[in-house]
Amino acid sequence: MEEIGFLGLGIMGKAMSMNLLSHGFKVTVWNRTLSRCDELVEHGATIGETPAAVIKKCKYTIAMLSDPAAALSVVFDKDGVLEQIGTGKNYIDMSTVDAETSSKISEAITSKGGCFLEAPVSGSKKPAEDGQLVILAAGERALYDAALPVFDVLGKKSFFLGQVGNGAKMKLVVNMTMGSMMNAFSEGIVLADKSGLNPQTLLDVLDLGAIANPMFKMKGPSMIQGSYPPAFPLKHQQKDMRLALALGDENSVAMPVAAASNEAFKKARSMGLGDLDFSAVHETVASGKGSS
Ligand SMILES: NC(=O)C1=CN([C@@H]2O[C@H](COP(=O)(O)OP(=O)(O)OC[C@H]3O[C@@H](n4cnc5c(N)ncnc54)[C@H](OP(=O)(O)O)[C@@H]3O)[C@@H](O)[C@H]2O)C=CC1
Ligand SMILES: O=CCCC(=O)O
Repeated sequence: MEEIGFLGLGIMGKAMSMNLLSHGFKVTVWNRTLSRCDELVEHGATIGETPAAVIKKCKYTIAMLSDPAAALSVVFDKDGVLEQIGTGKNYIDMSTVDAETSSKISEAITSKGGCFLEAPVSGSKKPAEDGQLVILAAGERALYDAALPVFDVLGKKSFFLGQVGNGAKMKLVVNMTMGSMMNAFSEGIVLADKSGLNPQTLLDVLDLGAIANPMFKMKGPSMIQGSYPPAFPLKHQQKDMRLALALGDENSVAMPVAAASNEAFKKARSMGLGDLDFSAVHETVASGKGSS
């Protein structure tokens, strides 16, 4: 595949573009805060001064941006993607957004002759560094097929889910489930502690039973220490809960567990924890400052 453009060098975008560079791809990067490009340049990337400049240079451009507002801004605003998109240009948005946002972007790009694929991912900072993401793609099938060599570097498995919106929806369902699990886990750790049990022993017990999972195993020890180095920022998890609840509204699906979890993430944001890892929702229980 030719040179890849990459828009958005946050926790995920940096790890993913670094991974592409180390696998021999030529990469042109852009980030709103341009200084965040420096480390990538040290590893061989080229800078594009604007999203439009990246699209102009590259046949394939990937975006990994924080939320719907960011994803829309990078496409529609001045110096944005739309200014240079057209026939022969391909845009792959891997940000976690809702189906409506993704569809708006898709329509704008395809109406100018470009190709669009949404491809949000499951997996966090470490899987992004290790090329172990799970890719949830939907949109233009031919672009999916062309992008597989890139997806094979970034991920351990790619799914093609059909029409635009299906990737976004699948991602929101996954993260809604994950966010609810994180809240139940936090309550379990605090309940064990306050009941006079050793929380570390709880982790050992959980790890041997039917609900053993990599998230509990990886996050549990640092949660017990009250340490939440950001891999998946809590503000993004709350955004995903909010978007998943809206999807539930659209489909008349009652989600009381997700709704309560969203309140806990909102509480955590109000406590100033939004930039920490989403496991910091534990503090809303541990500190006794729950959502009531
Ligand atoms: N971290 C994780 O574990 C995972 C995250 N995701 C999803 O991936 C996406 C990125 O996440 P992550 O890397 O963690 O997030 P970060 O907060 O680390 O990075 C966000 C990126 O979006 C950019 N950005 C934010 N607002 C704007 C804007 N208005 N215009 C242009 N650029 C903007 C930021 O630029 P700047 O540097 O200038 O602020 C930065 O490059 C999110 O949608 C998230 O939900 C998906 C799977 C896992
Ligand atoms: O969107 C973030 C997902 C984080 C993860 O899958 O561990």
